[in-house]
Amino acid sequence: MASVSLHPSIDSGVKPGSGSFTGGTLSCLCTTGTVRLKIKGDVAHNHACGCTKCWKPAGAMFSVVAVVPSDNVEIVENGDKLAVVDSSALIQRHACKECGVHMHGPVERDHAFKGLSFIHPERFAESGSAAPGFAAFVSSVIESGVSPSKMDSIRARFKELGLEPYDCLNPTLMDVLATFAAKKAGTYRE
Ligand SMILES: N[C@@H](CCC(=O)N[C@@H](CS)C(=O)NCC(=O)O)C(=O)O
Ligand SMILES: [Zn+2]
Ligand SMILES: [Zn+2]
Repeated sequence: MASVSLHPSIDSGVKPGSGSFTGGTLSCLCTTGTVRLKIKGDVAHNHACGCTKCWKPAGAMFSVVAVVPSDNVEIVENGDKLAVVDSSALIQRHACKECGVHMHGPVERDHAFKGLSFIHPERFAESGSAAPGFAAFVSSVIESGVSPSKMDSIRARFKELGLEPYDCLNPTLMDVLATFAAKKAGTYRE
């Protein structure tokens, strides 16, 4: 059986990060008036995301998305081409109006992820940023038109690639969210 295609950057195996990535330049797909962002430092929590909101390259079933501190993001070229996709969303995804690539998605609300910005490492000109480590919102691909009958093979392929599939976020991030909620509710204990 031909294996399912998930995302071009992982379909032939997950390439480990160098461990010493110091940052780089993200660019959109436009050949003229390219939007460029400088990112300081490496990415964190890199993962595949199956949700309908994250940007995916043409033909991909999943997005590959990671976070960086919003303070480490600098728009260096053609920032005027960026527009927020959905201003009511937690993640303020700034997309290139021409090619559609989401260039950065800061979280500015009172939330566990406040101060972080979601970016797509595949748009780095440089190699070596931290590799994806899990798959999130896997069941959500059904909302994009993937047949539920394909879910077993999709989850099996992620496992084969060493990326544990989850239908929400991974335990680390779910614990971060629950810790934030517990602190708000006053139920948090060390
Ligand atoms: N099933 C929904 C899930 C959407 C969702 O919750 N996405 C996650 C992962 S990116 C999230 O944190 N979204 C916050 C946001 O979009 O602002 C879909 O596919 O649209
Ligand atoms: Zn563009
Ligand atoms: Zn997503």
